[in-house]
Amino acid sequence: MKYTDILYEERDHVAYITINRPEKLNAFRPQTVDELIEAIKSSGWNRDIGVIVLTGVGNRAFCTGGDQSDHDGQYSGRGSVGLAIEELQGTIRDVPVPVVARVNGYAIGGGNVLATLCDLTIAAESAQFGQVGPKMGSVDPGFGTALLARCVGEKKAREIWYLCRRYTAQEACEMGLVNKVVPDAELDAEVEKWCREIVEKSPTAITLAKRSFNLDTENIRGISMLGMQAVSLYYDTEESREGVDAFMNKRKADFRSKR
Ligand SMILES: CC(C)(COP(=O)(O)OP(=O)(O)OC[C@H]1O[C@@H](n2cnc3c(N)ncnc32)[C@H](O)[C@@H]1OP(=O)(O)O)[C@@H](O)C(=O)NCCC(=O)NCCSC(=O)c1cc(O)c2ccccc2c1O
Repeated sequence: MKYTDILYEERDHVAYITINRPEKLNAFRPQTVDELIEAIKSSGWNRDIGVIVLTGVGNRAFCTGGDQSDHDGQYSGRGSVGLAIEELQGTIRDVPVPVVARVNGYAIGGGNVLATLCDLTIAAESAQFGQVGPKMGSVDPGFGTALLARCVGEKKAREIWYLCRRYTAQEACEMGLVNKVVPDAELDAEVEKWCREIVEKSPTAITLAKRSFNLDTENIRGISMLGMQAVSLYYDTEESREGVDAFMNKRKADFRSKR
């Protein structure tokens, strides 16, 4: 597959996958999601690769979730909401190698869900984390909610979703969403250091460890499949469309009048 929305590079047994949509703060559209799935699958099953690094181009954003300018209700691709997001989330979990989120700038909405799903997260000091769904007419009821609760605890996860606040990298680290925060200029060196340490270890032992962690939260995949189907119905409502329209027109949403 020739990539348009992502960049792909292999170095020292590490695959670097970079979302390359800076004009949209690295938000994803159906094409982006399909390319991410292909790149993660093909590198993850390549026996020469021991770690995948997922990141976003530039220093403004890791990923800001679904591209709000690319849908009117449903998106136009595969999957329950026209984005193969269930498949992308499953692919991050299913590949036999760890996926490391290198978070630069915003990890917002579906971008924060991707970072949550990654095995490890290393963030630049200036990175910001948060969910925005209920402010934008969306929600990721599956890994986005239940796996987040596993990472940060129930109360904090509910706060993150209900209030849609933004959290600094340091706050995200303290709540268990991030493994390590480093000064922005040291992000690449730190990510490379962690990858080198993983690549030196027994690949089979790492895969078995990853699979065992996954198994313990595998029921969330079922919640996600059901949840996405419900979101698909929600996306066709006036209430959901109000969130997208308000964001695109830079105004405050009035959800209550659209229920
Ligand atoms: C990310 C922000 C907090 C940044 O704010 P800031 O003020 O720094 O920058 P701007 O707002 O001016 O943004 C600059 C520029 O980028 C455009 N942009 C930013 N984010 C997006 C986006 N997600 N989609 C499209 N475009 C985006 C913005 O319009 C500006 O363009 P200009 O032309 O005006 O310069 C802030 O931007 C922000 O809050 N962004 C919105 C984030 C958002 O709504 N994300 C989607 C949430 S829903 C989601 O991700 C999601 C995805 C799924 O696939 C799901 C699947 C199934 C179920 C649920 C899903 C789900 O919830």
